[in-house]
Amino acid sequence: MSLLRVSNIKTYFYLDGLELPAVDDVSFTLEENRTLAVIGESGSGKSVLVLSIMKLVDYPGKIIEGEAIYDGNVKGDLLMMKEKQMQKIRGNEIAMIYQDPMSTLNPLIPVGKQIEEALYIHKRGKKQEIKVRAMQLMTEVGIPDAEKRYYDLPKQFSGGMRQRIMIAMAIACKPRILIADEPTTALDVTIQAEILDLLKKLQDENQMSIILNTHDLGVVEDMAHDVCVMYCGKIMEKAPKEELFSHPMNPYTIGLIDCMPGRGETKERLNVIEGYVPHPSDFPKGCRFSNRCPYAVGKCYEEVPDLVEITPEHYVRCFLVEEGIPLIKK
Ligand SMILES: Nc1ncnc2c1ncn2[C@@H]1O[C@H](COP(=O)(O)OP(=O)(O)OP(=O)(O)O)[C@@H](O)[C@H]1O
Repeated sequence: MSLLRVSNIKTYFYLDGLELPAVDDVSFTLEENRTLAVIGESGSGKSVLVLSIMKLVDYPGKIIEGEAIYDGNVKGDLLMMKEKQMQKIRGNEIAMIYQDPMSTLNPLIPVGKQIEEALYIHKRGKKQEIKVRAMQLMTEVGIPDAEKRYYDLPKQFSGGMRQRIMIAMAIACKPRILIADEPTTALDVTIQAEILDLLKKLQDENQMSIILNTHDLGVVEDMAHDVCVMYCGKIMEKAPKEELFSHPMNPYTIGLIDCMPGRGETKERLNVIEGYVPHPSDFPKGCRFSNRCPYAVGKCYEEVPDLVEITPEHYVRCFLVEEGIPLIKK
């Protein structure tokens, strides 16, 4: 059953008299105990999308349309909830971890106390019990010597260990959904792998669903069950992971996969997608990828293609794919 069904979310920013569509008509479903990866270059709208689901978009941003139905009709539409209701959901049922643990951890408070705090906010309990649980959580996320390290400050931990502490805080109340926004981007590769393994272990143990934002297809390959490829606020392609990697169809996805080490045509050096993600004030008129797309034809520059189901469960936004026209580089 779908745990979260997001339909047609639009989150726009209003700046200098401009309307900037950071997330533009995004829909997806998150299934129970599965990981949905949202992949795209920096600026494609991944963070604004998950902040929208958590109702944490601040002025000058505004969610102008959409639904995020959590737990079928049991809990209802997150986007319609009052702030008080959302406070009960955040942390308790849907928790979030970020790229930079230091943005969440208080540098002046021992980490054990901060985990206790996460437990106190949502679950009442005896002081000693909460302390024991906080230590258990430290051990669960792989912090050795929890009893001793409990009193250490965040600065006494490495980046990877700080991320483990953040994860301990996030899973403290056994959330049903964990949103991980670029959780390993700031870490070096070996530590990255350890954190991803930890997330997989916790998913198995706690039956969590995960939304994982990343710009790294290697991380997607390792972690995801389902994938949404995002570009300029829109989903360009959506499919189960194996299908996406074996039959990528949208030129943007093909470009991203070509850039992965060990893939693509050029073996001597890594491929790149020419150009950069445009700012929302400067999106091209037709398909948002048209000005970087090596296959674009006339219509691509004029009209925005729809996201169309090409094969079962495999959705693609591209006129050429939709019309069965072979992709031939210009
Ligand atoms: N507070 C804000 N005010 C104005 N524009 C914003 C704000 N936050 C985000 N945006 C814009 O929304 C768009 C999407 O940004 P977002 O941070 O979601 O991208 P992203 O894919 O998560 O990239 P990154 O990984 O770099 O965070 C960008 O064009 C960004 O400039």
